[in-house]
Amino acid sequence: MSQSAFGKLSDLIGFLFREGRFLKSPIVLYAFLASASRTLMIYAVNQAAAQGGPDFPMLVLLLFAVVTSLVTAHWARVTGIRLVENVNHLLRHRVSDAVLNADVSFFQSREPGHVYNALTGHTLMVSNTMTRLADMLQAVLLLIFCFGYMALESWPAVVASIVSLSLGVLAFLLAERPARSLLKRANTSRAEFYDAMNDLLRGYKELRLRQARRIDLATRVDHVVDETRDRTIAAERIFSYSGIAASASLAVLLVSIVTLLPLVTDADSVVTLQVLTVVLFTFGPIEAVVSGLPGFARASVAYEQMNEVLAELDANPETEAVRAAQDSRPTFDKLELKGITATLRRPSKAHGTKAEDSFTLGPIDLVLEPGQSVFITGGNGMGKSTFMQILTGLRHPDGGQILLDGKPVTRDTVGDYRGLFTAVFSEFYLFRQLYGLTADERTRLQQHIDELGLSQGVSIEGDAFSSLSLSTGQMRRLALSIALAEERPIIVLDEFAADQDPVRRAFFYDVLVPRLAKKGHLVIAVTHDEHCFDKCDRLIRMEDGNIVLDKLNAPAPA
Ligand SMILES: Nc1ncnc2c1ncn2[C@@H]1O[C@H](COP(=O)(O)OP(=O)(O)OP(=O)(O)O)[C@@H](O)[C@H]1O
Repeated sequence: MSQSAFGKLSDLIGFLFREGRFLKSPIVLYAFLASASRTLMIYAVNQAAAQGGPDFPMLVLLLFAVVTSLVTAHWARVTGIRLVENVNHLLRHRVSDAVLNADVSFFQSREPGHVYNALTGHTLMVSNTMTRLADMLQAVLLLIFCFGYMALESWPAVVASIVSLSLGVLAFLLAERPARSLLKRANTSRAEFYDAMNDLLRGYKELRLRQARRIDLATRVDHVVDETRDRTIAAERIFSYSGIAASASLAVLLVSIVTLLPLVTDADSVVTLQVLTVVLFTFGPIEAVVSGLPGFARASVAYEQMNEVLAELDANPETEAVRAAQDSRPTFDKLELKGITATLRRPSKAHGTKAEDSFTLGPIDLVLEPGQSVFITGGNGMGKSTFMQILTGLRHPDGGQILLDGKPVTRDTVGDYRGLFTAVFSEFYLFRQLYGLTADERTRLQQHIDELGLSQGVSIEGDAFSSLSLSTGQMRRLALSIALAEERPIIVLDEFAADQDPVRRAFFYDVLVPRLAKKGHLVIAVTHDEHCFDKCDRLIRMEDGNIVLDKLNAPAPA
């Protein structure tokens, strides 16, 4: 096995010792007691056999050894389950925290399959290794005790057993590298399967309207499922070969003890029988060690790939200060964007090249103040959403500065800065649970639900909405109700009116937006409704990532 593969196994073991707190758990003591009592059992059986039947003390010793072995094995198992669940708990928290604190660019550039895989398969695989580790420890301790006892009977038998065990381990080491590579590829296929499942679940309508699309996706699912199965089987087959080699070496050991031991040593039939008994008892632990090794290899692949996902999630994570930001509602007098630029990159359309397509926003200079309604317009792909992401502090600009009342917004202060905003994005998400809403906000939410004509379809029941079975326009109005209930100083609405009927649209432009601005909110709305461009205080037009028009409208007559 290469040094790096060794390193990977020890990374996993190190993690289980450090963070799984394996060595601090009573499982180590239980494993020790279980192995010691088993060895005692072998000794008592052997002594009884040599005496032609157990005498009373030997019978007591045997009983004691059997009971201790069973009880400690049970305790070890129960403690092992607790350790597994603790590691599972730790890893699931770690991955979900990393998702919660990842930079938004992660979500815009990656499919979610590998994150689901890390959260489910990888964490389970790694945590299950805790019991494997306990079994392995028990097996190794038992081997040490048995070898010690065997050494009292016959040294050559010990040497032969160690050689046999080493051959088993060597067979595993030879199998590890190719099997590991197959396991990695099987995991990649599994992540692709999750992505395909995502398509199945989210694209259910489109799939039903076009048979060819449905067949294509079904073929893709078949393909990744087949690949996962075949690669896993291929990896397991390699491990199985190594297991067979290990078993063969054990069989050779047995035969040699029966045939060679009496020849190379002066062992009589009683010693041979006793050594044979010990060897038979050690058969189990040796097999446990050898057959347990592939489990470690599988888990270390999962651990390695889970860490890759974590590293991706942790690239540019939100800072501690941002995570600790309070949900206050700061006020502001002036919001200034100075020379803001951002470049988006994606792989080029030209196949076979490593070139990238890029889109550059800005430089943008803008001053915004409370109590204004600002409409942003511009053709598709002109940079409005990118601009909104930067304005709301979701995306960090590559150049320039945002100044809030003259103070630059930094990576550390952006958490508080975000507290200025509430938004309904064009691709918004509605949580069924009312996460984070205070009692006052819930009261206001109910008022807005009534005002926006939603009370027929939805109500607040406890901590959640009664249902989210609403039309698209209603869903967007429900998202708006939440935004309004939050009463933040800046309200961002991305193409809000696009899916509203004429009555709601008129209410939005003629009543809601002016009312919010009058109350002192800064309302920023992306819109394509040209006939309503005179209904705002300020109209901004974007083209190719730049502001090409910034016009103040004459105030509406009182
Ligand atoms: N990762 C990326 N790499 C390069 N260009 C990108 C990337 N993501 C988006 N773009 C491009 O950036 C441009 C701006 O996108 P943006 O979503 O900001 O436009 P928009 O004005 O909001 O469009 P729409 O009105 O259609 O919502 C688009 O031309 C888009 O194709």
